[in-house]
Amino acid sequence: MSDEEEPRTLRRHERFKGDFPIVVEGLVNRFGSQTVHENLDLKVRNGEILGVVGGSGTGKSVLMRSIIGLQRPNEGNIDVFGRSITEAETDEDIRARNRWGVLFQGGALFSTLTVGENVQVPIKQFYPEISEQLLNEIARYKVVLSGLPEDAVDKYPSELSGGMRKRAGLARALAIDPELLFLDEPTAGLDPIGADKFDRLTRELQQTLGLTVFLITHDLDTLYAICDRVAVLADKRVIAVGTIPELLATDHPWIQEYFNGARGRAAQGSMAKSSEKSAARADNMMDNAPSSRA
Ligand SMILES: Nc1ncnc2c1ncn2[C@@H]1O[C@H](COP(=O)(O)OP(=O)(O)OP(=O)(O)O)[C@@H](O)[C@H]1O
Repeated sequence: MSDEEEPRTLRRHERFKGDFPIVVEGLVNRFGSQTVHENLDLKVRNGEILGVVGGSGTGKSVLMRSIIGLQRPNEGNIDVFGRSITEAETDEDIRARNRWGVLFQGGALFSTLTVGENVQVPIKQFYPEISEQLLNEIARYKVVLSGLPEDAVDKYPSELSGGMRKRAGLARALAIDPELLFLDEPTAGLDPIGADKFDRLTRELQQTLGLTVFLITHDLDTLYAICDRVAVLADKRVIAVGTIPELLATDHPWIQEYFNGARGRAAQGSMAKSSEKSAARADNMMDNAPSSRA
């Protein structure tokens, strides 16, 4: 089929050039008598890390599952890379045409496969013709890219720590060079140092690989450290999207409680301290830098 016949279809290796790789409009999700989403709208900007927050059970994971086609909504439309997911034909079609990576809560690795084999699963699905040798090389590269030692390739998930399993899940999410990365509570269960390292890795990968990241989290430090904007889910919809200062300027009680409660203030404080330290380090470097006029 030629491009003229179907202009909105991205070719398999073409990068998305629009402003919003994800557009959700009028989303409704119900389970029996429970309405989780009612007229939910959200636009994710190209190249941003969007933090998604909300109380437990507000439907963050259901929203992510709807965007990646694992949950058929009752109403509304979701465009990914400019094409409707909700009107898509089959799950197979959705998977075949979209380059995204997903890190589910808990990693969701296949326990009977090694880390390398786990990473190979989406590569084989997306590129069925790929040679065994290239498959092994790509898997090894993704494992190292995710900050794991190379020998982790041959280990089983049960042989890894919780933090390493997250990285293995990330390696699998990066397997097919996605443009969109979905992370569902990536730092949950990690110690503060591990969480901090994972945040930095996420930021580094997003910047170097040009990713758009949809990041569900309860971790205030993550929001302050790496998110460009934050979307807040409450009352069955997205009640606000913006930078943290923009959100703080709203008077919604949940937002005020969340960011200005004891934990929110502690996260703000530690962020301010680390910015001061970075500024001091930068000043120091400038003081010690050889003068270009010498
Ligand atoms: N397959 C399903 N069948 C029935 N109810 C479901 C299903 N999936 C989710 N729900 C319900 O939808 C609501 C939203 O769930 P979801 O997992 O999206 O919440 P969440 O915001 O991600 O919560 P948490 O922060 O605790 O992970 C919950 O009440 C949940 O019980």
